[in-house]
Amino acid sequence: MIELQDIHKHFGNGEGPRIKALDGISLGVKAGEVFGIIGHSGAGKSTLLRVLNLLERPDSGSLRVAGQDLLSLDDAQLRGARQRIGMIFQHFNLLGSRTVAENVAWPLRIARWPAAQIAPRVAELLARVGLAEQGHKYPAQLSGGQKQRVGIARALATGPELLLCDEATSALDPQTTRAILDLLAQLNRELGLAIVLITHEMDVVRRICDRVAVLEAGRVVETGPVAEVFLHPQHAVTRRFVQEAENIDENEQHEDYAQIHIRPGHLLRLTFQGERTYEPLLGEVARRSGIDFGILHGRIDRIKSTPYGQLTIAVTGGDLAGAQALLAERGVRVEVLR
Ligand SMILES: Nc1ncnc2c1ncn2[C@@H]1O[C@H](COP(=O)(O)OP(=O)(O)OP(=O)(O)O)[C@@H](O)[C@H]1O
Repeated sequence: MIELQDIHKHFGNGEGPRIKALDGISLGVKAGEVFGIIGHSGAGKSTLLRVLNLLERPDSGSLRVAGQDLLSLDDAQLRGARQRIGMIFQHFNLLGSRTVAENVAWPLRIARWPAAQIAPRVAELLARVGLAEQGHKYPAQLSGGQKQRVGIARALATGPELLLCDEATSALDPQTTRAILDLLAQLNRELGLAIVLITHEMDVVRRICDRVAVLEAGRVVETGPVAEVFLHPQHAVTRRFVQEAENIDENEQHEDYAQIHIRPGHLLRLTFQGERTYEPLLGEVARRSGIDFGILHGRIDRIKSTPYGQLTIAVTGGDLAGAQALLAERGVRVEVLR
């Protein structure tokens, strides 16, 4: 769906400082997948997203979207290509002087749809985003979540294959954020719509993305399937995002663990994934290997629809190597923390 090769983009015209916003980005997004780009403020997320529909033209690199080399298109061809790429925004960008229905109809008018087809298409789109009864209202009469639903209906109007989401839930409260993410996940499933979203929250990535790229200073520092990146982050930036999402203070945790008297190699983190998360494995392993354990930290949650669990345990007595082997045999990932 998307292939980016070595994309560079800088800002500044020689007078002020030269800012390297994108410093050699390569990544691929498959058809029908939800791809997250996470990074701190200034990492280059918005610039990268805007490159994907050429709202921002890169200095160099190659860019293929839906089989087309976007950089080689003329203006008319680019307008056509953009109809296959929808976009939604943090602050919705609705026209305040137009009704909800007129906002959704807007891209259809620009694409010169026959007038008779516009009203039924708008009705279908509003029903799809749960706003069937709201077409006559003005944006100011809607909640933030409803405004984003209008933004989504408008973005889908011309039947795009790709939806770009620019911090689409950052202005919303947690409950509304969840509802909008659920709607995006549903559109991804039902329409096979590929979604690229940028965010500074790992929780957004965890809820709906299949794969993620972590951006720092214009570079991709880590990328992979969300479960892999989330459960086993390699880069310091990624680890910080995960700790924020999990509400973990690493320093505090180190201090707590430092007070526990435990033999080297006996502080373990276990990661369970899938249905195995709910199995009473630990009790069985303890019985068979004769170990005792104390639980220092634990959580069970989901990555997209897959359950996972992570437990930090301190082990005493018994056959530690045997216990580790039994856990590994059952597909539990074991890391020795200390
Ligand atoms: N039009 C512009 N002119 C000059 N500098 C820009 C422009 N747009 C972005 N930048 C700079 O490029 C870098 C990357 O910005 P970008 O907005 O892509 O980051 P971001 O990760 O989206 O950050 P945020 O989450 O704060 O929006 C920053 O240093 C920013 O100041």
